[in-house]
Amino acid sequence: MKIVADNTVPYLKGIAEPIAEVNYLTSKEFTPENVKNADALIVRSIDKCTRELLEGSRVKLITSATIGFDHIDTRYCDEAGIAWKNSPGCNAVSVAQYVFAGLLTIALRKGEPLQGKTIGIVGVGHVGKEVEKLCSAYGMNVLRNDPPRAEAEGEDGFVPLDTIAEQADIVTFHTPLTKEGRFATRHLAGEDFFRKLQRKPWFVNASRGAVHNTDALLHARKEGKIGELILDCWENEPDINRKLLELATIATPHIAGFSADGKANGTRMCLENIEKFFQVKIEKIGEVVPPVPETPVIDLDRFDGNRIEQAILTGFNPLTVDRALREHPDRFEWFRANYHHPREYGAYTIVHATPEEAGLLRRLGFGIQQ
Ligand SMILES: NC(=O)c1ccc[n+]([C@@H]2O[C@H](COP(=O)([O-])OP(=O)(O)OC[C@H]3O[C@@H](n4cnc5c(N)ncnc54)[C@H](O)[C@@H]3O)[C@@H](O)[C@H]2O)c1
Ligand SMILES: O=C(O)[C@H](O)[C@H](O)COP(=O)(O)O
Repeated sequence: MKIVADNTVPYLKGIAEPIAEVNYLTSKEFTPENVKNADALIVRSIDKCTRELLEGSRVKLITSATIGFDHIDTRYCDEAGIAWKNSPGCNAVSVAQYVFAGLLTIALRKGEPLQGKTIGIVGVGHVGKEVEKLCSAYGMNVLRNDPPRAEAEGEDGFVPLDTIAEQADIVTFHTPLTKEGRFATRHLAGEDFFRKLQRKPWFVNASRGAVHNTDALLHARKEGKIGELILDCWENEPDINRKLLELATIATPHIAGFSADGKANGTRMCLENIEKFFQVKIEKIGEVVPPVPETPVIDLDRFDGNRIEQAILTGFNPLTVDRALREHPDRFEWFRANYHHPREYGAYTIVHATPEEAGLLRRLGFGIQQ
């Protein structure tokens, strides 16, 4: 079997080699010539799987180490009989921890506790549910908007987007990017949405850039319709809007899902898809694990104040990435390819926590030493 894999998919090299010839390519090297003899492709969101790339090839399976699959022309693949798979939920916890870290960073800077604030979550799937878990555990109120789910499961527990626009102190988007259909999300955060905002909410987009309309977002920010702005996803990546970068409170180069745990999950899911599709056994899958953190123990006694928040920001602090992107916005993709993947909360053990601190940190996902 021949596999063509993006050479920046972590923890992959050497794992599938016992059962396949694996050719590792940069995103630019994903050309019709280079993929035509492959049975399977292992891709990331930057590898556009279009008709132009695939037509005339013998590719039978495309498996993406990502949650999103808007980089795959699924309609063409379905027509051409090419199976395609994404990696549902692989980095959902990572994105939720990114959002939470961003909110905490701003809250600490402003001296405005998050407890008691209302967050509106637009899109309550794998990621949105994890955001809800963290925010509820921390004492925030949650409003959930998800019309496709509301239609399938009943309205209970869901609110219209207008209610979020009116009542939320923070709005965070976690929908897929869809351009067609009744629930299309392209430019969902557009002029109409921003006009309806009542409480100067903080605005977060860590879903896909085109879920917001850049001009409308710029306008809303300049007009003071939104209080703070956290952006991980941008229209037209990697060539991002420099004015928006300037106006963002926290700006990162699409790395919300880049925990080591999320990356390992994505790689493992791709290999499992290959096993299932081609009916083969990849013995080394168990070796796809994230590395142990450099300092897996977090001692709360080393912090002077805000002990819980400092513990949370130990593994990942968005300001480091934010600073780097502002200095070199032209290196958006370079930062992504050379990123130091942080571990998620579950990889850390907290020591010297009071019973109350231990309870909260455990609910957020940390290990606790009694
Ligand atoms: N920034 C990152 O690094 C990163 C990482 C992972 C995922 N993502 C993106 O985050 C998004 C969410 O991922 P997920 O795993 O939660 O997806 P998911 O499919 O599990 O959930 C998406 C939810 O959005 C809902 N939805 C669809 N259309 C909607 C609409 N018009 N209004 C409100 N809700 C709507 C769906 O019903 C679903 O429940 C995707 O766009 C994904 O590509 C980004
Ligand atoms: O959809 C996803 O899973 C995320 O957006 C993911 O983090 C994209 O990462 P990439 O494919 O660029 O590695």
